[in-house]
Amino acid sequence: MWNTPDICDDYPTQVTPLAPLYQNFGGVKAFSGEVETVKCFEDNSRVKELLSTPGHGRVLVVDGGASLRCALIGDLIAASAIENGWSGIVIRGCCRDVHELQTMPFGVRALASIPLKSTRKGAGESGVTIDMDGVEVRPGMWLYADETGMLISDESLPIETGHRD
Ligand SMILES: O=C([O-])CC(=O)C(=O)O
Repeated sequence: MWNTPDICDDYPTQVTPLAPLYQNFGGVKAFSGEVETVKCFEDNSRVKELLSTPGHGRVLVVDGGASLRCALIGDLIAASAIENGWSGIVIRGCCRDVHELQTMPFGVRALASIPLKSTRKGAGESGVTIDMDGVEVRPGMWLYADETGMLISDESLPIETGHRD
């Protein structure tokens, strides 16, 4: 069974850990996939839009500016992401509907949870290079998340992955 410490040991020059600032809110503890990105601030228009298009197993990495004032996803957007085949989401910001997210077959990492939802006025960009707490993340990179932490790699690594309970 794969795990992030073994990946670090086996591919030390290919992976970079994300800062250990994120909590697990989803129903799957380990997930991986090709990265898509969103940069936004207290407006989840791009997040909702992207997660309602085919995910093909990808992970959406969102630089929400570390805002702790509102949530960029809840159970409805997560349900749409699952329906569209996304593997998970990593949010430099907050989520909500934690009770529901915990039961869903979806990877969710966020800084924190908060009951208030964000606005949706069309702000934000997708498919851009983002800075996740000092680590540059670009669309097409690969993300591996498990109980220990998260890794970013330029390319898909030759390991057996997928959701892990
Ligand atoms: O709709 C939103 O902006 C966030 C939310 O609560 C959900 O996804 O269920």
